[in-house]
Amino acid sequence: MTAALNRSNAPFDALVGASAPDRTGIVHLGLGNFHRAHAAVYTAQAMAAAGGDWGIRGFANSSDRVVAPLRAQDNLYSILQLTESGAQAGLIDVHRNLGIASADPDAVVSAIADPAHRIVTLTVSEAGYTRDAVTGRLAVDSPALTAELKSAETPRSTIGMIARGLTRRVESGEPMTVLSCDNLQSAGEVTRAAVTDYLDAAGASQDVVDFVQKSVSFPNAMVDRIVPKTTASHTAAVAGLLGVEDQAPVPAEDFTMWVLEDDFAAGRPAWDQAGALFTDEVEAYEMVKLRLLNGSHSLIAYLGVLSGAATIDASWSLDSVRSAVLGGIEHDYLPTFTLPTGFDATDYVAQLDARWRNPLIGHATTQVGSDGSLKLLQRIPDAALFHLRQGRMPHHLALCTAAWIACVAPPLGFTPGPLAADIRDPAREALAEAVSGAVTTDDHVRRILGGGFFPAELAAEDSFTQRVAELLAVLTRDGVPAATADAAH
Ligand SMILES: NC(=O)c1ccc[n+]([C@@H]2O[C@H](COP(=O)([O-])OP(=O)(O)OC[C@H]3O[C@@H](n4cnc5c(N)ncnc54)[C@H](O)[C@@H]3O)[C@@H](O)[C@H]2O)c1
Ligand SMILES: O=P(O)(O)OC[C@@H](O)[C@@H](O)[C@H](O)[C@H](O)CO
Repeated sequence: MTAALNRSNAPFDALVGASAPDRTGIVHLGLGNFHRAHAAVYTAQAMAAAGGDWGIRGFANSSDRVVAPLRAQDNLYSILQLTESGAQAGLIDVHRNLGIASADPDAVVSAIADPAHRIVTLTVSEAGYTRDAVTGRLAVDSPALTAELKSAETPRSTIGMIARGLTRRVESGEPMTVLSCDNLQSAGEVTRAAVTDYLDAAGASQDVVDFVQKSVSFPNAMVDRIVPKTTASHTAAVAGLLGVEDQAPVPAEDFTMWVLEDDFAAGRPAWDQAGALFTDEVEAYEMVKLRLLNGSHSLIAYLGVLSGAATIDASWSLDSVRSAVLGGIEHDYLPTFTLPTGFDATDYVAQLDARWRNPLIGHATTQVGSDGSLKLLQRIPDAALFHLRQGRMPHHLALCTAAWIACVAPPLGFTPGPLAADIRDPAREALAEAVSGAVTTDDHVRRILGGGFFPAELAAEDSFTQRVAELLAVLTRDGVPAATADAAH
């Protein structure tokens, strides 16, 4: 039987980068798979290149799914890189003193206040920013926030914990950086606005507001690496490659990219020496990534679910899906923004093709399709409005919206198939309530687009609502190939 991974039997010859010292310099919130395959790897490599006290004090949000095995494994885990030519495994050793935020929120607040920590990184998903879908600002009136804002209790929300941690940090006055590593447009600005809204709603003192404004930086960043959920086959592959049983390995593609603004109030690891790109053109890179990759990913996911394709590579292999996605990239996404200097979009799309084709990744369409009510806000409205305001219809953005509706809020009489039931979406109940009693597809779509699930500016574009309704009717009556053919015209 293979021995359980721990520090005494760990295969340190497979170490990626360097082990962290016990002193931690980074607090990380959201200890899911992505952070462990992305920022953690860059940090290990940066420490190998240039040293530094950049151990990571990590907090999972609410589950012990990652924390329990990592504690048992002396904070070690492996990364399983999946390429078409085979798999390689490496060992990561940068996390220290892990915790679970919901079980001990005060520990998070104290860690952020601790002057030894200079950066807070976040991968808490779009849901973790507790934003209002219509305004994009902090949803201060939402049930998740009202209770904690009214009381002086330790907060439960991510933004609340950051705001309270920074409030306590005023005592030392030490500067800090809050770095969002989530798939959000202008992620740094979004995080700053959410923290500022929270402080405002909590009645923070002017000293605190001034401290956050002057001494805390919120750089924008674009993050990219396809990191699916861990399965038993990943655990078995690691056992075969490293000779130890890792209960929390992270599978990932070999492609990785991180583009950041170099605005770190209290220093940073030498992430540049680990391959991260520091530039003033982050916004353009975010556009490329969030629209061409993530926007297309949503379309591949929903059309895949409706076609019975369980994984991204299976969906991408369908001609109808492929043509819709490539049409969307060419007609609906590429014209909406300026590419970064010297960026070759054709090469990028060819790379996307290879990444989505990779059969070893097994990225579930239901995972990519989850939380669409939050993710689509990053991927559809701005690009759609760009076209609509110039009198053009973004047919593939309408198709993506229709496919999402067909999966998570299907019209009466349509059953989207077994995979759709596994798509998690926090708005499912509210969507069902909104469409209850709708008699026509047009009415159904109108109740969603005009029901506060999308920004008011998009809801005001009647032609878009009509086009979504038409495509939803074709999708539910004639299927995916007919709808993608319709969207192509
Ligand atoms: N997996 C990828 O391929 C990938 C690639 C680029 C960026 N990202 C970004 O990283 C995020 C996390 O991806 P992952 O693969 O680690 O997913 P995951 O499911 O493994 O982890 C999600 C993390 O978000 C936390 N979370 C979810 N809802 C929250 C809430 N309301 N408040 C606070 N925390 C909450 C979870 O507890 C968990 O730690 C994504 O949502 C995305 O923004 C992921
Ligand atoms: O991570 P999400 O949930 O925002 O979106 C799902 C995927 O599109 C996403 O995880 C991509 O795999 C990733 O953004 C690639 O870098």
